Amino acid sequence: TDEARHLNSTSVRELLISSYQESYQIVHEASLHSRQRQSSPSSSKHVFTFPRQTEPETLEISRAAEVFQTTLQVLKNRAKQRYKRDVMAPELLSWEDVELIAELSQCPPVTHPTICLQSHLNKYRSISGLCNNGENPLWGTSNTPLVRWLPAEYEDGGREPKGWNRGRLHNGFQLPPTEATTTDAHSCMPFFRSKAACLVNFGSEIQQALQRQQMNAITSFLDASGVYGSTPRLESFLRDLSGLDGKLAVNDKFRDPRGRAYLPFIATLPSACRQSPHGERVECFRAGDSRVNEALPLICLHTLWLREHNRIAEALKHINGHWSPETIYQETRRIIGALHQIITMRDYVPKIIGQEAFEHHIGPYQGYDPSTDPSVSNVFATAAFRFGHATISPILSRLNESLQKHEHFPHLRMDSSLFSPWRIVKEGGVEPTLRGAFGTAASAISANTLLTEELTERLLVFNVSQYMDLASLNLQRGRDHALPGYNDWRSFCGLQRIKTMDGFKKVVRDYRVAKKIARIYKHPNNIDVWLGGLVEYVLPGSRTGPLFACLIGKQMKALRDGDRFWWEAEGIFSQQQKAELLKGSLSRIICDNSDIREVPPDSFGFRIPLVSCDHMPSINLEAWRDEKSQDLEQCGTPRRIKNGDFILSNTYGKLVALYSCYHGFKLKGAAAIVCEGNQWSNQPPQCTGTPH
Ligand code: HEM
Ligand SMILES: [Ca+2]
Repeated sequence: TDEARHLNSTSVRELLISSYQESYQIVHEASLHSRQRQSSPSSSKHVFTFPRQTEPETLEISRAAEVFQTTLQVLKNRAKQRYKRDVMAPELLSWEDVELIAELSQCPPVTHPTICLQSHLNKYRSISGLCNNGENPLWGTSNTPLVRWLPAEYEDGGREPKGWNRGRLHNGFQLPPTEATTTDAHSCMPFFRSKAACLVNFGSEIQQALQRQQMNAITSFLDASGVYGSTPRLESFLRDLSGLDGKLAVNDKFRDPRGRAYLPFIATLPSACRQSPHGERVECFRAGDSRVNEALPLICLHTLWLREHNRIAEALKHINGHWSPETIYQETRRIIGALHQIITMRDYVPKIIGQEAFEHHIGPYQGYDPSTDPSVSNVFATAAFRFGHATISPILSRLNESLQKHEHFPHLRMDSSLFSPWRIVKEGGVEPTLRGAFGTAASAISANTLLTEELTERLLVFNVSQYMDLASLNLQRGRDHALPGYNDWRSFCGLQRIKTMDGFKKVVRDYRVAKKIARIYKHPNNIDVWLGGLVEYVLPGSRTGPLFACLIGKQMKALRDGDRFWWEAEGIFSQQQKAELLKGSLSRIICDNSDIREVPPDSFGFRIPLVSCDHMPSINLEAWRDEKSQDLEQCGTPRRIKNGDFILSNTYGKLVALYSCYHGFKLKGAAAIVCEGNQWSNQPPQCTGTPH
């Protein structure tokens, strides 16, 4: 260690810069290769790419992070050559060096809290989540790392997945392979590592700051980012900026038989989605979340939310004729966000983790807590919330108005329903699938077959032209992300560690499963956390065992308490508006935006008699009638501007119009004008430039 410490700083800098140059070259070539691979046609018969479109922001940051990580690796290799022994990066580098590598790699600079003083970030949520927390502007924002609740356990301390070195023993045993061994050695499954994230936390230990982290491309908050997107760029694609009514853009080629809207298409060549065997082309749908086309029920939900936004926007425009399109859009977005939160927290989460665990881990709301980091944790995304994969039924049922098998559109094997937006457009709209979803139970997690074979034998993902196994992907993903083992997470949750494999049998639903796992893993500490959590006894009235209930509960509490714009937080809605919002439900949204006239009173309950939509409570938007109209009578509606818009806000008792430009345009002039003495203080600003 001494030579390394005594290295004078200039030679470290030289080493560092030349390592950076080499790593830049490596990453550049690797990305060229992967682009070539993606554009060359595959010979297989299942040729369609997984339409998880990655946003340019995400790509830029992950590329920077890749250069950062590779620089550390090159540096380590060179130091090893020089000193003839393993030198760990933290031994060589100071914080200044780390900052220099981050800067050279083009990781985004540190975000300073002063940017949050801009007032337009305070009336409504920003689209990326930026400045939700004024002290920690990046908490919960898109394109930042999944946070760690326990430190990562990479095989080399920094980047190698667990199990990477076959000879390496963990608690005395090799980790078992994540893929079922087959006799056919070519048939091994391809696996792509998750995109890396740039470090943001200069407050942590240097060792931790240098570790590979994984990126969350979407906002952590329950903010309806699935409807509006998580970046300004995507948001501007999704909005209908040509209309003057604050709506979202809809499909301009197809509508359902009653004239209801579909999501807009996203045209990619070759099409990333399946095509109907006959008839016109149907492209993939575009929504705020790139996974929209994956399964038919998911497309239906996205479609319902699109229609609900436009329905509410229309009603608000009617009630507040003086509102600008921007105000209509933002107020509607706020209502849709609140409905997401209510439906998730009131109707869904208690059924997933059980009422008791809900009270224990989440409890009643006690106001916004700025010290809570709302970011999604790595273990939540990579293990706990993937419990859902065990609730997927192999058959997608489609039902008619009497909730019987549909005459024209039969049930589908899951395999033939993935990435098939044409089945919505050409096969009866959203109704048959929605009825199938609430008229059929989610698969019970069965002890011996955790996941349906449709997911383990016939899954199509990314642009891989062979069937994949979702269970293997989940296990390998956990190792890719270096999640600690099952026992460490049990300790984290205050549950007893499993000492013996006999002890394991006590927490597992089925002793045969416990025996199998024991045989394969040989040591309880080694059990991958997704698997361990999935096989635990399910708590009464829930769909998860104690470990996942804890991890999901903690995450949900953080998402609620750490969200400045949480619907119940002070100053977000009036008492009257809150009372109205509580009348909202997924069933009501189905009533208002589809042909379905009978719904379960609770969409997440099963085997309950349906009720007529006439009996489902609905939100009265009169509670949003705006008193500011009086002020407006004095000054008149502020002037609209080209390529931008304004929102009205009441600041210190004055009516203010806050202008902003659409993505890609620059604001020229004062962003805010104030209504004073019967007139507006200034001329509105202009939006200049041309967007790329
Ligand atoms: C037809 C149904 C579904 C299919 C085909 C599916 C498929 C997938 C695939 C291919 C991945 C990426 C796996 C990887 O490479 O790591 C994934 C990730 C994930 N899935 Fe599913 N899934 C389905 C339903 C669900 C449900 C119902 C839930 C939860 C209730 C869920 C939760 C998750 C989560 C949390 C992730 C990780 C997301 C991330 O961090 O990027 N999935 N799923
Ligand atoms: Ca979100």
